[in-house]
Amino acid sequence: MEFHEYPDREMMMLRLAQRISSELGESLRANGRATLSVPGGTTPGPVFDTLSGVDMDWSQVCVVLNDERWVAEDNPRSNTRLLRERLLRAKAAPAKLIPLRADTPTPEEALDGLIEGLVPHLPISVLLLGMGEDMHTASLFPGADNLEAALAADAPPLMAMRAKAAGEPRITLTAPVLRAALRVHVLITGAAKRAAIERAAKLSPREAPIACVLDQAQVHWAE
Ligand SMILES: O=C(O)[C@H](O)[C@@H](O)[C@H](O)[C@H](O)COP(=O)(O)O
Repeated sequence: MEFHEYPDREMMMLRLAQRISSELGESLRANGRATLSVPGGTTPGPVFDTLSGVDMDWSQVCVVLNDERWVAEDNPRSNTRLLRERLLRAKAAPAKLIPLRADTPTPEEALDGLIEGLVPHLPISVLLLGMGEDMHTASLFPGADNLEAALAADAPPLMAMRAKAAGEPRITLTAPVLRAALRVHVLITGAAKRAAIERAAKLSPREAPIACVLDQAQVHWAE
C-alpha cells in the first residue's frame, strides 16, 4: 500500500476530494463515462460535501455504494440516505445512483435485480473504501457468514452478508469487483485504524478483509 499522512482531517478530506474528482475527470475524458464507488459510515461525509460542489459532467457519472445496510432509506443507518444528503446534490445532483437496496424483507430476494443493474457500470473507475478497526471493508467482515465466498475469484459482484459486528443484514460488493477497480483509495482516521491497517498488511483477507485490496491501494490517514 501507498500511505499518505496528512496534517489534519480537514486537509485530508479536501485533498482526497480533489484527487477523486481529477481521476473521475480522466475517466470521463478517456471513456465518456465513469463509475465511482463510495463507503457509507461516519467518515466520508466531508469528502462528499466537497465533491458535490465540483464542476464536471456528473450526468455521465454513476455512483454506487460499497455496501448497504438492509434498512429503509429513512433509517439514520441507511448509507443511501447519506449519499443523497451529502453527495448526490448541488453540482453532483445529475449523477446516476446505482441502487444497492430494494424494498424486500431480505437482501437475498433483491440480489439478482441489483446485480443486473450494477454489471453494465463495471469496472469501477474510482473506488473509495472505509475500514473498521476490525479490518473490515465494505461489508466484508471477519467471521461473516459469506466472507469466504465473497473473497473468491469467481464471486458474483454482489453478495448478502451477515456478521455479528454488522448489526443488520448487509449487501456488499465482493472482492473481485473491488480488486478490478482502476483506482483504489482507503480513507481512515485515528490511531486505532492506523494500527489496524498496518496489522492487516501482514494478514490474509480471511483474517483482515481490507487486505484484499491493499496491494493496489492508496491509503489516506489523518489523526
Ligand atoms: O456501511 C458501512 O458500514 C461501510 O461502508 C463500512 O465499510 C465503513 O466504511 C466502515 O465500517 C468504517 O465506518 P466508519 O467510517 O463509520 O468508521
